[in-house]
Amino acid sequence: MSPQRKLLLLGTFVHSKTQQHLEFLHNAAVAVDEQGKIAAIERDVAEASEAQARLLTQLGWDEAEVDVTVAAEGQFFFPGFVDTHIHAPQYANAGIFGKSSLLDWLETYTFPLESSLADLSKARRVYTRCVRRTLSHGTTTATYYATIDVAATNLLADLCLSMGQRAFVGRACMDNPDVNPDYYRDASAAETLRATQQTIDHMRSIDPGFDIVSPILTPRFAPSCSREAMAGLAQLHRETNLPIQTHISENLGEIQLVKSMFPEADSYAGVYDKYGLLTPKTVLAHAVHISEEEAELIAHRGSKVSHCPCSNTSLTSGPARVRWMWDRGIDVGLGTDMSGGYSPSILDAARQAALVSRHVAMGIHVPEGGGAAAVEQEKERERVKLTVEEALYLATRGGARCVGLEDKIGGFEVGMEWDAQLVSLSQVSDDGGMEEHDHGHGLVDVFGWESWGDRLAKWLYNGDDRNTKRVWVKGRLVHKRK
Ligand SMILES: O=c1[nH]c(=O)c2nc[nH]c2[nH]1
Ligand SMILES: [Zn+2]
Repeated sequence: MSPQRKLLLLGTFVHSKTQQHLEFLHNAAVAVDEQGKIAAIERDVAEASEAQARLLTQLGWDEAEVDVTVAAEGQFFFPGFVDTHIHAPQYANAGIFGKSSLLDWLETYTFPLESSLADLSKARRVYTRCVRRTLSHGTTTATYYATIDVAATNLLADLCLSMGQRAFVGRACMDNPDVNPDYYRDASAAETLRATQQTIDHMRSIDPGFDIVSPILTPRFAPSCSREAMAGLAQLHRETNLPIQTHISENLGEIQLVKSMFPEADSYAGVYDKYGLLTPKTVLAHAVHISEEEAELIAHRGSKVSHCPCSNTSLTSGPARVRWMWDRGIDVGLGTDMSGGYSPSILDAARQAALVSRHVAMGIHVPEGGGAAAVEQEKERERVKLTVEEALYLATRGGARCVGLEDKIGGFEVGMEWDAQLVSLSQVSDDGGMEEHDHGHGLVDVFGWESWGDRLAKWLYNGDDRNTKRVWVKGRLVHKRK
């Protein structure tokens, strides 16, 4: 990789200060060093040129060694998105799910596609487009499931590294002959562990510090794994401290299956806990139907939840309760769960998280006839709805916490890495007319009188990849929209 140049970014910066608050830095400047780290931030200067001069002097940098990017009127820098749960091989099936739900969807659509990606030329096509597409939507970090195939999993890691997307890449582990099809499963628990080790060794060889690409231990979900495989992966976690990802409590049929397969455990979360997989470095996708006791256990173990609203609707799994999980102390991030979810966009996932929270609200019964109980329930309906600020927090800092990168990414602070996107919203002309070039600027029309908070709301609800003009990971420009 060619050595990186220093960067200077000038203009408006927006990021989550807390779960409830976005911070707007106007007339600001951010300096990024050759390692992709934020070296200094200057805010509230009168002019971009003044900010530039001040920062260069402060850091002792020469103008000639710095690339300058200016966010023009109507543009702003925003942290890159974190997708905490996405299946790269399933990209080829995005949108194809018919009326299926989880277990028949796996059998009908998913296992056949995934197994076919043992063909490396096919895997290269699908993975290349998946990484390119998600980068173009501002996803700077993706937590990927690959397939059981070692060579294809390693290829996905190679592609993430070469295209510059920060990624956790997990070889899907599935050795249970009673649940997985004969044509697509590991021969034994020993094979599961051996193949997983091969992918870890490969990723260590291409990125020794796991700076951009890291392995993640990936028992597909409890039904797909033997007890030996789960316990073995947990042992590997204890030896390596590598992160873990799996699915939990997505669908009622799946929960019944887990109950019948693992009578030794009290619950679905209890299965993972029994076999050592509930750790502070575990990301659990879905958690739609978890019980009070399971939530308490997950919070106690410090495991995280990837909320996948698009998938939960598409596969009719159910509405997961983000506020309820937050109330119980569980960290939550967002996952596209493509192709359970049809969209590769985390902005879309954030929007759908906001909408699903309103469905959760509508499911709260308000007794007729008023009274104190009705007032309380009305308040609860309001409270569970996610705000714009909260949805965008989930997409950035929430996701970063979920994958253990909260000190590196998700916001703009000195010492953090420059994983960011330049967002541009369409400025409506004085006569309101729509010219040919306006079509390329997306759906978000800004008239000029909106507050910055309202602009962010417009972006959340109507934005798409046309608004994402540039994307950086660790200071490297990894996507530029023409
Ligand atoms: O949404 C999901 N996608 C999958 O690929 C999968 N495998 C097990 N459980 C799953 N859930
Ligand atoms: Zn999934």
